[in-house]
Amino acid sequence: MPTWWGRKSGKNKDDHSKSCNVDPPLTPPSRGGTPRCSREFAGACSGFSGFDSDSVEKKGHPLPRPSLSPVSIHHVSGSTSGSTSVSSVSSSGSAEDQVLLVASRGHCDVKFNERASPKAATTTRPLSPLHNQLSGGGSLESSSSELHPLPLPPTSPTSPSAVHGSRIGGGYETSPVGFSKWKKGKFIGSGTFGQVYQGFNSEKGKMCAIKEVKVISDDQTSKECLRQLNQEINVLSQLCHPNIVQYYGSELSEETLSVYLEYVSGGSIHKLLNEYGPFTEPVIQNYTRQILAGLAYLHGRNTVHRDIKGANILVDPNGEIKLADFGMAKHVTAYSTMLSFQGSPYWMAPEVVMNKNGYTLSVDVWSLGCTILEMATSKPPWSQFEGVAAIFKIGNSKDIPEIPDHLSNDAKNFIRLCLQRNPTLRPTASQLLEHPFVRVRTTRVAAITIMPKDASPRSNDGNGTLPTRESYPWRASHDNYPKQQFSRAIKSPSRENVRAITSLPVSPCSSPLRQLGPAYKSCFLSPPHPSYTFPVQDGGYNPADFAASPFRVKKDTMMEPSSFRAQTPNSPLRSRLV
Ligand SMILES: Nc1ncnc2c1ncn2[C@@H]1O[C@H](COP(=O)(O)OP(=O)(O)OP(=O)(O)O)[C@@H](O)[C@H]1O
Repeated sequence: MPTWWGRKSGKNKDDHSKSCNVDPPLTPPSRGGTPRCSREFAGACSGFSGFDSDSVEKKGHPLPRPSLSPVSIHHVSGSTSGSTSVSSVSSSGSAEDQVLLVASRGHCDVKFNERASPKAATTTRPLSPLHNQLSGGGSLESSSSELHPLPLPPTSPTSPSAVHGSRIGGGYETSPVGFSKWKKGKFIGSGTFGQVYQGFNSEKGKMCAIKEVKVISDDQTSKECLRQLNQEINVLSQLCHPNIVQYYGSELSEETLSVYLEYVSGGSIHKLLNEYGPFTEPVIQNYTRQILAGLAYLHGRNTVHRDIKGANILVDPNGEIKLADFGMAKHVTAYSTMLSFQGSPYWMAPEVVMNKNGYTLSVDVWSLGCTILEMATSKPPWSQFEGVAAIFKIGNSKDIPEIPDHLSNDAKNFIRLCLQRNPTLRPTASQLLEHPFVRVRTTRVAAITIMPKDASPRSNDGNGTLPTRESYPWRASHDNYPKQQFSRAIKSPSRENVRAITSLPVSPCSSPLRQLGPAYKSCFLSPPHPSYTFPVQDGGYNPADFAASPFRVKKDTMMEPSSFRAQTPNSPLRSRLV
């Protein structure tokens, strides 16, 4: 058994530097409780904890409830991200039974029904969607009446967690001091369920991202927009991790529901891929490690993201990854699985597409595999297939997406582990953190960029080619360094490591090179790079060991492919079905 396989990666769970003040992990309801049917699966529920109304935190932030019709709600909308999101839900059985396309994308307008209408609200209220007035009797999500006022901006210039200081019991203090301090700035982009703007606090000089949904229309799309944003609030308000976008608070005004989030200025992985093309393997490793850290934390709280893809993963200027867009996220209990058909098709796990036996946290691991392929190729997996064909391929074939040849064996192995069709065979996020592809051992000095004249670095390019002097153009200037400085390089001489160093955004002054010679001493020291690590791989991973994994004892529970009936809208894949 490979060493990483059975080991629990405690170090990543809750292993984060932010000072977080969030509620304890969510606990599943007691077994004795009546299993609730999802609103969407009222007819097909068995031991299945409902989608939103109860499985997500009870202390949630209910929205004003528009009247709900008992029919299926399917929302189709496009996305600026060039990706597709699909969710289909049904109130009367399998999502395969009904597909009703009722909406168009983007602009989400929701009008309260009579009962919930905030008539008295003539001015913007510093209140959350939890406000009694709006949730009473018509709450979409729960009957909680916890206030959730507009947050104060962070007080520290560097840590959004400072805003937690204003939290009280998982909510926020009701003092109006911080209200309306955030000023809405320029438009950042549109998602399926709302618009995102920059926010600025002129008193503190801090920025945030403001996600907005209009609350003035009365169609199912708008209700779904509100539901998704509320879902995002419910989940995000419970989380605090450096690799998850930080929630600051939310506010309901007469016209809009606004969610205040940590601002991540680099944009999404999807955007970076569009602008700069595919990432090199060291960057993929670095990003994957951070995505895994976020997922391990999330899954440790029994919460599944359900829409992991490049467009939903943000990158800050230092290369730090932030999982975002928790509109589809859901708390899963130990006794339930999900049946709704949600996610973005190309990144969607087969069991989600099949939508029959339910699925759990491992759908995110599949989507991570797809996201790695996306990072390596700039395209989503299965992109050679159009819409329905792609979904059919995911659900009905035995294939996995094509894995590019240029990736290292570790990378290929990692991707194959994620993309196992049988979800029970997929490693967990925590387990994957121990995989050689992403495992990090921080070495002192990590002189891995310096090759001694006579060192013969192992090639990691798959064809045994040894790097030449030309591979390391900077080497000549280091030829005179003392031998002992190079000795460590022999231990970790992979070519990838070299690329890792050279491709990461590290200033010459914070580079390990500066410790090695006077040539670098003329620089002022820059602060250490927050996400700068020195990946050193064992290279000793034996895929054969994996065959002994305890995860293999479980029988594949996937249904016969023939039982799959493709049910997709006549819409391009840049859409989301609800
Ligand atoms: N916290 C944030 N900081 C900076 N930009 C953000 C933040 N959250 C979202 N964005 C950007 O705002 C735009 C809209 O994001 P949103 O999450 O609403 O939709 P999306 O992920 O692009 O699409 P979809 O909702 O279909 O998945 C995207 O360009 C996204 O990168």
